[in-house]
Amino acid sequence: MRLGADHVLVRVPATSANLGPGFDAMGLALGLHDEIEVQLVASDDVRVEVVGEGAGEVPDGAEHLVVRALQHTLEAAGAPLTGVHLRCTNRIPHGRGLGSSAAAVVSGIVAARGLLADPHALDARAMLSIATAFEGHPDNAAPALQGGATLAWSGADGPRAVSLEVDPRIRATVLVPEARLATSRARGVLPQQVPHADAAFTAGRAALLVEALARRPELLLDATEDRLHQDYRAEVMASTTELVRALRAEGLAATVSGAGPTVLVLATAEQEPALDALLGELLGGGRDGATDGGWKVGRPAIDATGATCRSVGP
Ligand SMILES: Nc1ncnc2c1ncn2[C@@H]1O[C@H](COP(=O)(O)OP(=O)(O)O)[C@@H](O)[C@H]1O
Ligand SMILES: N[C@@H](CCOP(=O)(O)O)C(=O)O
Repeated sequence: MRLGADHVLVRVPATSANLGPGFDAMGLALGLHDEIEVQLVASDDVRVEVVGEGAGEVPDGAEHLVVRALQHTLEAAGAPLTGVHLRCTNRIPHGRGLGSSAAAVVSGIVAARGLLADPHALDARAMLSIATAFEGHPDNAAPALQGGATLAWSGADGPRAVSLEVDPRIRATVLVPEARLATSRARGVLPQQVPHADAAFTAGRAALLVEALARRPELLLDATEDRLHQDYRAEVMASTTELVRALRAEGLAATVSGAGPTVLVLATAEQEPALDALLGELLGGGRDGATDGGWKVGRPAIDATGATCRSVGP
């Protein structure tokens, strides 16, 4: 496959995976975005400039996650490999359970697609498949690619995803702590097996969540209950677990966002004054959305679009 462009801009949303019972399956795209600018160069030079989250921490060459995903995708599409100059403007915090690694992988894949002479050669399923191979699970990659709420699974033909309806009354609030937790660590504390009763309980709640998201927000508290991962993870995220339990005890649908330690609350506008008052008590007030315990409270819109790519120049 020939290359058709040499300079693209890509924007990818943060994502909150699991939503309680949808472990490794459900996810929601949020209005907080990373942006990358990719310029192919004639030499084999690979250069990465990072502004914002991860600056000074992530690799600045071929090992950078975006570059790896980009080059892997070009190779998979049979396109020639060249050097690349990458500029990242990162807003998604790393290691907080808001899908930063999935956003990086998806931005590389979407950029590669935008550089191909025929981008349609790489369809949505092919992109999800590559992203899932990098991530190990499709629940962040699906909403990062297509926006909104998604349900993803791996079938005989590879990873697939469908969009879920979200009632416009439902809004997301994220409570982001200062401390990071690698997803690999939070996966490492999960058991190999769970009791059948817990699996049955969680399967029922995940099914209920589809209905609660679509048109019955009053069911969100019950529908976001989970017995597959959150309790097991309490040992590596004590404050998160405490916060989730305190919010749920007051009737608010709080869950661990992804593998944590961010907390996601799904609430209607009517519930927000009570939520905000409770957060004031639980976290203490602070300037610029920061609270006494270092938690930042955000209320991003639900991103309905997913990853976008546009070509720059002639
Ligand atoms: N934009 C990015 N560019 C390069 N690497 C990234 C980027 N975002 C995340 N990563 C890598 O992924 C790690 C975080 O991934 P992970 O532990 O899965 O947490 P998260 O919940 O944020 O996805 C970072 O420490 C970094 O190594
Ligand atoms: N299903 C995964 C989701 C990980 O999401 P992240 O945003 O923390 O990378 C899990 O729970 O491990």
